[in-house]
Amino acid sequence: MSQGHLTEVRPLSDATGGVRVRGLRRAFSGRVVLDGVDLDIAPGEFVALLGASGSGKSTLLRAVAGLDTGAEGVLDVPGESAVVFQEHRLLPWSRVWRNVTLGLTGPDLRGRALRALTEVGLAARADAWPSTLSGGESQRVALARALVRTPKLLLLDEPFGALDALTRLKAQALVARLWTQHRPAVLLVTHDVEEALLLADRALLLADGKVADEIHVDIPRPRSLDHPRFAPLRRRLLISLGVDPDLGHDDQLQEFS
Ligand SMILES: Nc1ncnc2c1ncn2[C@@H]1O[C@H](COP(=O)(O)OP(=O)(O)OP(=O)(O)O)[C@@H](O)[C@H]1O
Repeated sequence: MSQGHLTEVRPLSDATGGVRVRGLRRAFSGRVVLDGVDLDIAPGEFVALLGASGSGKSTLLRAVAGLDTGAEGVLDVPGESAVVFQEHRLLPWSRVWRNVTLGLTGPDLRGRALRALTEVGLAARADAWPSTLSGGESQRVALARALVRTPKLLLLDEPFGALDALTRLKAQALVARLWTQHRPAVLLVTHDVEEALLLADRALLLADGKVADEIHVDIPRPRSLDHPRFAPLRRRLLISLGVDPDLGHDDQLQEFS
């Protein structure tokens, strides 16, 4: 089976820092997953990507990250991007601070790691081994590892998917604060409608291999779940996802997955 390739990948100038995707296609063994995706993310914009399981969200994120050589299309992405995955991917044999600066060179790597760890509230754990961290702490280290690279584009693939509800809320608040301070462009893959509404400027729905719907999240920041715009936007997103908005939360999750 012959696989396609990215026909064009051009790093945008550093001044731009946005994303432009045109006609992105990806098939696995002849099965088309992405069928001509167009996507723009403005510099400093926070975009959430939702869609049913298997709709191609991670495939799209991996292509934007430059991790998938089998996709076809036009991709303009900033030179500096960083990815945080659902699983933290820390090296168990390296201390926390070394994990943060993994692959970096230059002076004062420990100082840079400590500054990034301070931003996620974990400077005190700089010399710990990853195995001694909780799930939420590990994800915060993964965030620090992204931050230390001062990315213009931050790609988040369900980074809080494995966390319990309370830890997840705290991690979302942390990302909201870090984004406000550093203002990278963000593409966040999530299953969580509330997470999208708490964090993103726009929520995109991926269906049938394309961006099928787009919702502008016009809730002022800092955001809270009790803002009056929240409920109607949540309803709108759930309907777009094909989930009955009047079902209970657990039923919605079942229907969604
Ligand atoms: N390397 C691969 N080889 C073969 N098929 C793949 C590969 N990667 C993804 N797929 C298929 O592409 C489809 C989309 O997968 P992808 O992980 O992008 O979906 P997703 O929307 O992120 O799903 P989920 O929400 O369940 O994580 C799935 O059917 C998956 O099996």
